[in-house]
Amino acid sequence: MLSVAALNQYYGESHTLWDLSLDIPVGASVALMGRNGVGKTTLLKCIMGLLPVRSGEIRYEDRSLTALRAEQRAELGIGYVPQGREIFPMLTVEENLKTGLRARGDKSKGIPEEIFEIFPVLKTMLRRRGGDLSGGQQQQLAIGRALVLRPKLLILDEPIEGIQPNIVSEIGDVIIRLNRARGKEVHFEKRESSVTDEIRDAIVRVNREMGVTVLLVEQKQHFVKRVADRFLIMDKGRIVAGGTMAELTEDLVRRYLTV
Ligand SMILES: Nc1ncnc2c1ncn2[C@@H]1O[C@H](COP(=O)(O)OP(=O)(O)OP(=O)(O)O)[C@@H](O)[C@H]1O
Repeated sequence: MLSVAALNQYYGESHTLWDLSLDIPVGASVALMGRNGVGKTTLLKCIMGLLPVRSGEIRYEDRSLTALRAEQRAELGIGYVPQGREIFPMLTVEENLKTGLRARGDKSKGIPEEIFEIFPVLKTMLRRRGGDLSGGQQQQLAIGRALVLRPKLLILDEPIEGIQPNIVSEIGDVIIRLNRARGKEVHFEKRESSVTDEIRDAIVRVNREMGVTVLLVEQKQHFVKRVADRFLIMDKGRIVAGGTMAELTEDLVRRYLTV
C-alpha cells in the first residue's frame, strides 16, 4: 500500500534519513520503533509531504507521492495524527474536526457520523474549545480529525504519549477496531433485492471504518504488541530490522530499543 525507496532527507547539512526503504502491506498494522532522535518523526513528515526530501521515492497505491502537496496526499486517503496532537486550542471540537476536511475539493459533505460512533465523547463536546479538553479527549479529537476524510492509511506519531492509562487502552481499542478488517474491500456484484440501500451503506461504512491500514510510531512495547502485527526498527536514519511481532527478539530490543 505504501512503499518508500532509497529516501534521503537532510535538515540543512545534517543528513537525517539514509537510503531508507520500507513497505507497508495493505491491511497491516505496523509499529515503527527506535530510540529518540533516530528519525521516526522525520520519516512520517516526509511521507506526509510536510518535509522536503533530497532523493528517493514514496509510492502509495502505485502512485508516486513525491511531487504531491500534503493536502493532496490526505485527499488520496492518508490520515495523519501528529506528535503532540496539534489540535487548535481556540477552535471548538466541531471546528477542529472540520479542519480535517480542508483538503477535500468538494466541501459540501460534513463530518461523517461514524466519527461520533467511534468517539462518542466528541459528539457531546462539539461546542467546547479544543484547549478545554483533557489530554485523552484531545487525542481522540486528533484521531477523529484524521479520520474525517475516511483514510485508507492512518499514520499516528506516538498516540499515547502523555495520556492516562485508562484512555491508553481506549485508544488501543480504537486502533485495533479501525484496522481489524485488514483493509479488505467489500464488493457488491449486483443490486440484490434482499439488500436494502440502508444495509448496503452500513456494510460499506463499517468496512471503511474498520479496514484501515495503520503505521504508528510508538515506543511502549506492551501497547505495540497489542495493536500492531508487524514492526520496523530505525537506527541512525535507517531501517535496521523488521518482521512480525513474534520476531521482535530480546536481542533486537536490547540493541535498538532499550535506553
Ligand atoms: N527541524 C529540525 N531541524 C534540524 N534538525 C532536526 C529537526 N527536527 C529534528 N531534527 C533532528 O533530526 C534527528 C531525527 O529527529 P526525529 O524527531 O525525526 O527523531 P525521532 O526518532 O522521531 O525522535 P523522538 O522519538 O524523540 O520524536 C534528530 O537528531 C533531531 O535532532
